[in-house]
Amino acid sequence: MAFDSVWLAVAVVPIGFLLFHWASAGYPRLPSYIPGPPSRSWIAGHAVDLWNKQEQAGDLEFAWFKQYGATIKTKGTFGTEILLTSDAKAIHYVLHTSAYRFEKAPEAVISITAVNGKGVIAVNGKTHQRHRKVLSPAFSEIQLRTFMPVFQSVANTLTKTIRAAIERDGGIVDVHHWLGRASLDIIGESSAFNYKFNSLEDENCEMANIMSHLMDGASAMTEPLRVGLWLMEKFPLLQGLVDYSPADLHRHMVKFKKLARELGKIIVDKAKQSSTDTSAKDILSILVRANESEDSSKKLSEDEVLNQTATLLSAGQETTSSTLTWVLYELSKCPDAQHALRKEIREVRSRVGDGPLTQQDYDSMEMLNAVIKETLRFHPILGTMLRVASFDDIIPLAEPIITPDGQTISQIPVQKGQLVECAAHGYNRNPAVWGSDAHIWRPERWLTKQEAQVTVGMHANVLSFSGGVRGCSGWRFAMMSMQSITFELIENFYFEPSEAICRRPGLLITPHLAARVEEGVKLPLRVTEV
Ligand code: HEM
Repeated sequence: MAFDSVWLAVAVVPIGFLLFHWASAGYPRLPSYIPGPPSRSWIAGHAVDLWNKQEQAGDLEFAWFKQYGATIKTKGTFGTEILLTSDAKAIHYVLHTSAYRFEKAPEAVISITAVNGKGVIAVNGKTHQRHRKVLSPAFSEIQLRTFMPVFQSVANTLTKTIRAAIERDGGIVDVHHWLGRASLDIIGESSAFNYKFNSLEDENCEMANIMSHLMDGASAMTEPLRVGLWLMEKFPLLQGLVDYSPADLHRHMVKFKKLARELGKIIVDKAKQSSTDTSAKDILSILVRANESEDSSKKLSEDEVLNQTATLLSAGQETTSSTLTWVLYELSKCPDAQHALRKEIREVRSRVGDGPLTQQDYDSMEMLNAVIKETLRFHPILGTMLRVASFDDIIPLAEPIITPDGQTISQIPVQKGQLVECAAHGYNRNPAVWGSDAHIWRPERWLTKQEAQVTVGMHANVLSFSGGVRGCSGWRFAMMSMQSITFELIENFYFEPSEAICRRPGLLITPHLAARVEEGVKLPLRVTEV
């Protein structure tokens, strides 16, 4: 046995060493004057610390930005260097000005593909342009307004469901559970599928049950996992192995992808047989037409169509439900804001009566929109956007780096292949952008006009919907559904905290019980009728 181990070491160690040197030979290096925290692991860099060693997602980055400045150097796998920035000008340059010159990094693409296959969110360059061009009409304001009755009817069903849950569960309600189902029903019925999941009423809805566990285990980062991801980047053929991984996270992802594609196939085939309206701009009609198109710039293969259905479900469901969950959480901790919002809701009700509100009614509500924007700022669901430079480039800075010998550095040269990470948390709480109270959830800040010097995000200039050509296509959709659900819930219920909650880092940043994170994503609140 010992003899075998020696031979194994003799064979594997040098091969591994050669392999590593071959693969890492072209790693670009950042200028040495860029400051950054030391890393405890050469193998995994800062990844394990960022995922596993913070109680609240973002805390470690906030401390680094405070100590070293808005743009810093962190470590990736096997000593790679990452430019991590919360600087408005740098983020604007990477996401907006340079756009396709900074592609989505392979590591991000691998994780996204594992959940959705290669839909719009997982592809780069010209393929991304084609996918985005096909889908864009479905997200126009005019098109989305036609879904308002769906948002309102789901919000109504949610109210009934929560009323029943209060009775059943003695007033403590896991609001994330129900908001997850409401978000799924909204996406299914309005945009992606023209399909009724009815998950608020059907406890056994298979898709809702799979999606409620999709992010379980998405917070675990280990050195072997980092090395696995690194190997998949270098040897793309290995990426198929994710589908056979025994890890809980991957099993949930594979199950979700399979179900979303099966469902996609059924409804797309049905739509193909019945569709006659060639100008319809709902997503399903758009996908069917793209599949049948003869024009290669507008064509999506059948595989691409099915990947979009999985993409839209996963991109829209947990993001919306977790953001809404944080809205209720923050309001539960801040009774004054909750009262102010309810007062505004009552004023609107007395003006418009019992009938449905229009989009203008929602848009005119200062406190409602302030609460949602402030929650988006405070709780981005995706903590960072990882990009890789396709060319040598120069990134400008709003907050210069001062070197130890006193030089002021206002732009950073980067080489082709350089990893650049735009920090949503960091930017959304950057005191240079938001003021000295950036770390306080204070919706009133939105009641006075926010003067952004540099445009960064898709909406309200926060980075939570990302920005530029890869920014969230569904931001308007998300805003409209969050407006109608928040309105309905605050009109009917009073929310108070019930247990300590933490913002768990991971693939997505989601609420967990501070004392029992192993129970997965959840947020129990004490809920009473008003
Ligand atoms: C509060 C809710 C939401 C948040 C916080 C959010 C956030 C984001 C972020 C950060 C990205 C960029 C991801 C990246 O760079 O890897 C993104 C992309 C995307 N989102 Fe959203 N999203 C939300 C809701 C939605 C909804 C409801 C839909 C559709 C129904 C949607 C569809 C998309 C799509 C298609 C992309 C890919 C865009 C592209 O790569 O061109 N999102 N979202």
